[in-house]
Amino acid sequence: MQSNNETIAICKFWSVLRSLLMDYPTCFQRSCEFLIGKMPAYDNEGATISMEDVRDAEETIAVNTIEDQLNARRMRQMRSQKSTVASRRQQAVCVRRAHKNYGPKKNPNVILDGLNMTVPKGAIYGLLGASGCGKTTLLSCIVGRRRLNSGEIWVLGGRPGGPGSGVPGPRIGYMPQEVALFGEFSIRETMTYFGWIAGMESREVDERTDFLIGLLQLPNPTKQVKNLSGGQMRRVSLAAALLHEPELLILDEPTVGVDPVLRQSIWDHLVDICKGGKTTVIITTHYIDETKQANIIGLMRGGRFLAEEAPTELIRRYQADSLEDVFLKLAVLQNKGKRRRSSILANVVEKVELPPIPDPAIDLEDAEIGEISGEFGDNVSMSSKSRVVVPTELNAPVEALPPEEEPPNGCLERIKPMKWHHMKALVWKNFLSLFRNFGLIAFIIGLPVSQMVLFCLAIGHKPIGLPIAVVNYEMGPNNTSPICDYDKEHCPQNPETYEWNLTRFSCRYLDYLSRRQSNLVYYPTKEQAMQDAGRGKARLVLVFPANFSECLQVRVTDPRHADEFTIMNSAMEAHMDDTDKQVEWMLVRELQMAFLDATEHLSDVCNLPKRIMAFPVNFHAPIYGLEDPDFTDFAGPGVILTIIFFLAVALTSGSMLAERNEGILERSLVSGITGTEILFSHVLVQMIVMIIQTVMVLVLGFVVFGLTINGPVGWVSVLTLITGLCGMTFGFVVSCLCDTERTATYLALGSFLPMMLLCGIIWPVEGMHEILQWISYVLPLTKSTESLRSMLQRGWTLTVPTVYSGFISTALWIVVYLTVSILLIKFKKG
Ligand SMILES: Nc1ncnc2c1ncn2[C@@H]1O[C@H](COP(=O)(O)OP(=O)(O)OP(=O)(O)O)[C@@H](O)[C@H]1O
Repeated sequence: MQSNNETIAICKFWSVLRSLLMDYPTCFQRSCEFLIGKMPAYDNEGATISMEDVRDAEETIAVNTIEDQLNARRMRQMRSQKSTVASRRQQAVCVRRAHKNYGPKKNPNVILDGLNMTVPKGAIYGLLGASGCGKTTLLSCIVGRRRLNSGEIWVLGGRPGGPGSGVPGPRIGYMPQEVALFGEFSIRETMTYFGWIAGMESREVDERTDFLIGLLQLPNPTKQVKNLSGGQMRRVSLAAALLHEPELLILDEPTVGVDPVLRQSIWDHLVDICKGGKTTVIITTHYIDETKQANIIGLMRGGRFLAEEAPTELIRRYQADSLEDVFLKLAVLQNKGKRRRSSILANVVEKVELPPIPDPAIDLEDAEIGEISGEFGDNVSMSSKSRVVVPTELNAPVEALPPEEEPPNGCLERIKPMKWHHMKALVWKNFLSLFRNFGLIAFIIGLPVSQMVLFCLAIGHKPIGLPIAVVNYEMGPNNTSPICDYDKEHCPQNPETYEWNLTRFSCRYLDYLSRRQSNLVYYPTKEQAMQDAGRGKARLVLVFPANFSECLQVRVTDPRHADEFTIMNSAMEAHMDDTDKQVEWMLVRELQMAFLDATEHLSDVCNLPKRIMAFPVNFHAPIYGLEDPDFTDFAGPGVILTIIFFLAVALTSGSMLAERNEGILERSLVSGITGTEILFSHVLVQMIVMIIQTVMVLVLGFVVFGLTINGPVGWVSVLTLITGLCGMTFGFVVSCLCDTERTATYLALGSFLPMMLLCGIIWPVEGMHEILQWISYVLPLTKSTESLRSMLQRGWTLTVPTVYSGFISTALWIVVYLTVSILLIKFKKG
């Protein structure tokens, strides 16, 4: 180990060198760092004293006598302490060179800037700093919920997330800044949930709950959390962290909204549990004075610690009455001489009396380490050096180190098995939060029912009552009369001469057309009919020429004498409003079918074969489907699957996001629950919900509304269920990808519409653009819709490729979505 004198000598040398290299400060700094790296006697990362301190001390010696004193004082305070990996692992928490940024790389928001922190076992560590200085960020890095950009963290002897640290796990008790509780739960249920996660027996949970209710003056334990006041909720949150008596308690502002008497008793309890040295507490608070009971206080500013000392030492050194006083004085002195200072800060500085310390410059030598500006609204960057004073009064027993971390060898070793007590707590929690929420239940049951009813009543049926404008010049001046008589009984053919005398065939035709479309409106002239159709009053204008029947007869019976005039007048004119393709198709079909009906009747009365005048195509019974298929049967399978799929997406992403945004997910993850366990617990509970939904949708569709079902009911139900499961896993992905309900809604909607359009639900895939057909085939609902349609209408079973490919495609999507969500839960941290 090198002595302090040697250190100074070396630094003097570098000081001279630096004066030569004034223009190359970076080069100098690097050289010094190199030197520091060569000095194993000191913690060059700032745990005990940094070499920068030494360098600065040396420089000040050369400048004036005050600075000589400063250096002397510094040297007195130097205590060499080797900072090795072993010593870091001995601490409850040890942070070294922590860097954490938010925002883009080009313009990062630096939150932790080379921060060092040492929390000895058995200590109460008060983490103080202005709002927004990064306390919560630091804590969430310690509990493993955020990653540092660089630097290292040791917690209970291991790295967060690694073996030996107990983080995440029951060795840690974490109270996040948000309340992070389930509003629907009672206080006792909340405790039961967190107790079970920590592996406690229900009896133990009850005993501890009773104790904590007394300690934290909580109301009746049967009271629901959502009905508590803000302060009461925070105390329940604190109780949940204290419940399982963890080794390391991390409390983010536990005393907010707590009255001074109760605050004192919370602190007394913390002091009490730390006495044996088994428990360590890290606590953040805005009430500076309450941290006087802490063993160490870390004052954070600009991403580093200004001081990391025992509160008594701070008060003594700055000859202050209270810690608040210390920090105010520190703030004032540290801001003196700063180039960038806000006018508000300047005002405050001028009004505050400087402490009556013999030589502020000496006592506040560490004023150079930074500037306190946050209280005054500045956000000035600073460079700081930290000093760690390990309190001597702590009586934590020196424990054997936890085993060295060994990285898992194979992939299988990385997979953590699900724990029974975790699953018990999660499934119970999911059930309770679902069934306690009446609105949610109404939504879960009401929505699929109403969607199915609406679909079956509204979609796919033949439009009836469409207005058809008829102009029948064959009727002469009486053509506006709906009474258009024709001889229904007799054949218009002479039985002896076989000569035809076809009259008023238009009336025969209109009779059969009106049986299909009843809303025939008669007009005297074509112009009037067209005018009304132009105003949207008719979808079709039908005009019969004055000699329609006569010309038709010539055309059919004596085509050799049929001239252009005859041909023209043997056909009715049809003018259609083609804005609606479905309606146009349907009306064309109705016109043709009415003609067939009329000619069949004519054949009938003339004792001719019925189909003598029909199209020369014999339509036999369909191979599959109905003789007169409707769109409901075509769209039904796709609609059923879409309802089940997207309800599952909404339900899952909604509940997961609510859990995450309320901080409950983070808290559960810190207590050791894995992403896989969370996902599977949701799957279990929501499977039950989905079974209910599937049964309701299928019963409504097939039993109540009589949709066609020719296939195996069992496989139909299984496919519907696994499609719901697929939706659920997609919901997991949505909730992992999105930070807010709003973005989740956008993502869900953004995926709903393309799926509806491309999955062959409303239009056959074969009718799409070639590229879209390829896209369509890989979407999760295309193959399953085809499969369900084939089972329902064709009655195919699982042996047919079209059917089983639907099952395979859905299963693959489930695996993809699950994997993506597990990876996102694991790796998507701040
Ligand atoms: N996810 C995030 N993305 C971007 N910036 C963030 C994020 N979380 C925190 N910040 C920013 O980081 C800074 C530190 O936030 P943090 O919550 O750690 O402060 P804090 O010291 O705990 O404040 P308070 O005492 O008010 O709780 C703040 O400026 C905040 O805006």
